[in-house]
Amino acid sequence: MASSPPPPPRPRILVPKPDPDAPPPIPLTPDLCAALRRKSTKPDPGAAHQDETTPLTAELCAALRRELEPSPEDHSDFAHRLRLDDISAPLPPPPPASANPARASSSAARTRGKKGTRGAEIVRATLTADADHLSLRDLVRRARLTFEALRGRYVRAGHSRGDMRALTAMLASNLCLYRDVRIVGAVPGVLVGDAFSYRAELIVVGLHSRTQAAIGFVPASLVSEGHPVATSIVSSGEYLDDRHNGELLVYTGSGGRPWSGGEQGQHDRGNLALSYSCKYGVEVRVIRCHDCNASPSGKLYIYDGVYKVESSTYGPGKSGREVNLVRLPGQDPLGSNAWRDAKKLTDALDSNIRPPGYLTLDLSRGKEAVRIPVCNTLDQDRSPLDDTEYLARPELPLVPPRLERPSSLRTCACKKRNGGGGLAYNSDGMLVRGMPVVYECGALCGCPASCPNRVTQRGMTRRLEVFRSKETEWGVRALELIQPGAFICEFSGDLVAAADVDGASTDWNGYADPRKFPARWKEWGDFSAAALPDDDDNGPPLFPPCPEPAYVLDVSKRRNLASYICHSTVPNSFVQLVVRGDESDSCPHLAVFAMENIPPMCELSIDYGID
Ligand SMILES: C[S@@+](CC[C@H](N)C(=O)[O-])C[C@H]1O[C@@H](n2cnc3c(N)ncnc32)[C@H](O)[C@@H]1O
Repeated sequence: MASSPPPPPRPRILVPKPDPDAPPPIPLTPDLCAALRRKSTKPDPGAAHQDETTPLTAELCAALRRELEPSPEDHSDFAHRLRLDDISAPLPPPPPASANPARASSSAARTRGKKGTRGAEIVRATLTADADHLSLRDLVRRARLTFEALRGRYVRAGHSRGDMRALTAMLASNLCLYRDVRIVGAVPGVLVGDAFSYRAELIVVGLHSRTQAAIGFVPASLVSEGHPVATSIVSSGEYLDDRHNGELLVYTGSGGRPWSGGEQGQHDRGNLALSYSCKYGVEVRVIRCHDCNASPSGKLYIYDGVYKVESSTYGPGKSGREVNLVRLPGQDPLGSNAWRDAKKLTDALDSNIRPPGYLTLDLSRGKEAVRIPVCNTLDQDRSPLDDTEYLARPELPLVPPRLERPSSLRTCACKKRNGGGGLAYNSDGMLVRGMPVVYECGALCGCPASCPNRVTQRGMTRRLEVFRSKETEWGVRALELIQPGAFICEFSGDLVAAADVDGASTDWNGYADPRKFPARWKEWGDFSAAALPDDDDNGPPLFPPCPEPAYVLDVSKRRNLASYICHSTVPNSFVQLVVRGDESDSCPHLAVFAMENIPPMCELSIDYGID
């Protein structure tokens, strides 16, 4: 039998250590994060500063290919994807310029590797400018929007694992972020507290690298010392040590495939990598997984920031291993704790207990189906209670009943009016894709009140509160998870003829003006950035023209919750025009929908199109 050739020499790549001469990174303080969610700044494509570069040599490619061998822990779709990739092939020519900004962004191109494979460069990203944070936040946001659009598309086509299909499509289309680098520490554009419904989404944004294994790591072949180092952990809630309020994570190790024989858990590559992260002082991103009925996957993955591996020992326990991780200081408060705090708060509110700082338990005084508490722990201002009257819904004009469409008619034209693409909402009541106008069924359609095409008519169902904010006076935040595509609320106020109000003004001016909201609806449900080989409906959807809105809402005297939502250029919600079956096309409702997972205690934001 021929003897096997000697192994190729191990490539030498250094684990990046902090550079003592580098400018100090801007810590992601609560204030900066709040600003990130709100501020208006032009995106700057020159983004993360990266440390060390290593050429992709033939030896390195061979080593990488060995490392990329699928693990039995990986989902079969993903493993298949990895098998298909040839990392030693020359880089493809840059994609043609596209109308989709997610494709056109040079910053986006720089953060993606070739065909979803992992690159060799190990990077500790240090951002020095707010503009960098904002442009990368927007990049992450767009990647998540594409993922969600693809996932919805595959689920509607009957695939049980739409999330894995979406990931595969994004890897194939080179749309996953940070594939050409191995990021140690915080991932640019991802904020502490960000919540994800699918592990596949963690890979899309570069937080984690494995679909099922709990520990993400840089393989030994890329580390100068010849040892793997862990960079991320997905920890299930049971590992959360309540005594330390989440600042300490006691992790008992992954029970995955043994690396070189031996006891389960002892030599698993991930566990080994954690030991070396401890030895070399490499920080680890922690994502905690919680059970969550409101999430479509039944799980919610919350990014809790970066932790230092304090110790990694064998001892009694499930896998015989105990790893102690301590959260690094100077980060935003733990997202997982906000989740728990919100639960305590809603329990108190449900028991009619008014916690300190709460001005009322219900701003709407029973006019909405859910109560809206108002919280001010900053000063004595009570203006939401004293200055305006709560008007739950706007009084929009109805069209006179038409003889040709009697109310007994069992079919209606609304489905066709929504671009011919079927109902606007899925069976869970989530908006499938944004449109110039969503046509809902109404009183003239003849369908029952339970018709799935009447989502906004049922009013608010999500738990929210109005709160006093340091930067923007009053704002609105979630008290429970709001899923992407969920209807949140609609604007209300007194109708004023649009012709009487200056539509060119870039101020809010106390009007909710349908002419001013930018067409953010275009971003929702749009997966055109991905080139889908199996797609036969990838052309741009055809929507009927919509008439210019004939009114604006004056919210200075009468208003509802929507008027307290603040402005951002990286918003988590958007305004969708909605016309119901018995209403005039020129008087649409201004409905607010979530465009990403909005976790409890997270502020809602809309792009108002204002300065
Ligand atoms: C629709 S209202 C939002 C509710 C308002 N914050 C309040 O206290 O009633 C719009 C006004 O809020 C303030 N605002 C909204 N977003 C803001 C932001 N990102 N930064 C600073 N102020 C903001 C501005 O004064 C703006 O005219």
